[in-house]
Amino acid sequence: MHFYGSAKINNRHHLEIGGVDTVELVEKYGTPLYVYDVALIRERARGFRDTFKRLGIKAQVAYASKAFSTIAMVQLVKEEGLSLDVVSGGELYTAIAAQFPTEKIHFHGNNKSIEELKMALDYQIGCIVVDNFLELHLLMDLCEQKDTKTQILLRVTPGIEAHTHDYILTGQEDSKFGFDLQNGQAEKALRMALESDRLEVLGVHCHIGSQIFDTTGFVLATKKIFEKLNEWKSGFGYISTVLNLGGGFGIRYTQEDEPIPASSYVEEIISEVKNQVVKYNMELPEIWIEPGRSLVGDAGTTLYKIGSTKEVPDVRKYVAVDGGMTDNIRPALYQAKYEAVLANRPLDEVEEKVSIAGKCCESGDMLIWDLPLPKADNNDVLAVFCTGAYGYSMSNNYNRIPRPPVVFVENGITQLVVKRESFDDLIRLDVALKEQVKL
Ligand SMILES: Cc1ncc(COP(=O)(O)O)c(C=O)c1O
Ligand SMILES: N[C@@H](CCCC[NH3+])C(=O)O
Repeated sequence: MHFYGSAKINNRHHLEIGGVDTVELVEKYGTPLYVYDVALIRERARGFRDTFKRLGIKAQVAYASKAFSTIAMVQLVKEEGLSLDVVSGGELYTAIAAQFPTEKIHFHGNNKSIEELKMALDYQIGCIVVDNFLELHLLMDLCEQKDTKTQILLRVTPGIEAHTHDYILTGQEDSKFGFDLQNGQAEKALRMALESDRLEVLGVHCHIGSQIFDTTGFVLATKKIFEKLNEWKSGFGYISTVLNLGGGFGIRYTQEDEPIPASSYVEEIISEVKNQVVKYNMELPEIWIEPGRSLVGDAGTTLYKIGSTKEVPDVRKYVAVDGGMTDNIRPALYQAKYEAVLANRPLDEVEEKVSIAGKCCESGDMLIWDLPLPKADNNDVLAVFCTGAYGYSMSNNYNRIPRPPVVFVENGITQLVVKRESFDDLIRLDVALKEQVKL
C-alpha cells in the first residue's frame, strides 16, 4: 500500500489525510468527495521553487491551473509565491477573483477569443503566450485600439515526441499548438512581433507533453530551441530573455510509475540551458516552467461510498461507487490507472480482485480494473489516490450527476473550498419552454 504526503492509518485504523480522519470527512461532507492534502501541495511547490533559488537561477514557476483551478487553490499558489498559467477566460477570471497578482499570470491557448485577449490586456497580465498568426494579428490590433503594450512569449513546437499517451503529447510537429520551429513559422512570427512596437517578445515557450518521467525530452527541446535562438541572434540580433520549457513532469499514480523528484528535473533543465548558453556564447535567460499535475496530482484523493456489486462468474466482480467518469474521466479518456484502499478499514486483508465501476450509464465508466481489495460491503468508503490533477477540473455533469465538493485538509483542519453541486445548480441555466410546443 502506498500512501502519499500526510496520508496514514490512524489509531482508529482509518485512513487519515492532513491529520483528519477520512471517515469523519465522509460523515460530514458525504461522497463523492475530493480531499486535498495542502501540506503536500506546498511541499511540491517548494520542490520546484527552491531548486531554482538554491542554484541562483532567475526563474518563474507558474502553476498550470488547468490541473485544478478554484479560488482557494489560486490563493494557495499565491501564498507559495508561484506564478500562474491560465488557459481560458474562466481560469483568468478565477485568478482575478482570488486576487492573484496579475503581473505573474501567463495566458495560454491555441484559440484565444478576442474577448479573452481583451480581458488579458485590461488586467495587464504578465505575459501572453502567443500560439498562432491569427492571435498575433488580433493582439497587435487590440493593443493599438487600447493604446497599450504587452509582453509575449512565442509558443513553438520543437518537434519532440515525448513518451506519453498520444492525447497528451504536445511538442511534436503534427500538433495543434504553437509555431513550428523547423519550417520557418516560428521565425516568421518572431519577425512580425519584433516589428510591432506594441509587443515585447520576452522569448519562447514550448511544452512537450504531460506525465513525462525523464529529462531527455526537456534536454532535446532545449537543444533545438537554442539552435534557433543562435540563428536568430546572428541573423537579426534577437536575444531571448526568457525560456519557458512548459510543464509535464510525471507523477506516481501506481507502482508502475517511477517519477523523479522535482529537483532533478529542474537541475537537468538548468544544466542543459547552461551548456547551450556556453556553446553559443549567450546570456543565461530566465528559465520558466509550468507544472500542473506534479503540484497537485498526488495531493488529491477521492472518497466514494461503495454501492452495488455484480459477479460475472469466472470473469470478474464489478463493485460500483457513487461517482465515476463524471468526477474522474481520466480512466475513460486515457486508460489512466489508479490505486485505492478501503478508507474505513485499510488494514483488512486483501481477499479478491475487483473492478471499480462508476454509476454512469456508460460501459466505459470504469475507474479501476482488477483492484486488490478486502471483501467490500455496501457503505464501505473507497479512497482513490492521486486524483488531484485533472479530476475536478475535468469533471462534468453527464447523467445530470452533481459535481462533488472539494475540501482542503492541513494540520488537522478542514476547509470546504468548493461546495457540492445541488440539483438546483444543475438546472440553474435551463430555460423552460413558455408554451407547450406541439411537434
Ligand atoms: C502549455 C502547457 N503548460 C503546462 C501544462 C501542464 O502540464 P502538467 O500538468 O503535465 O504539468 C500543460 C498541459 O499539458 C500545457 O499544455
Ligand atoms: N488532462 C490531461 C493532461 C492534459 C494536459 C494539458 N495539456 C490529463 O489528465 O492527464
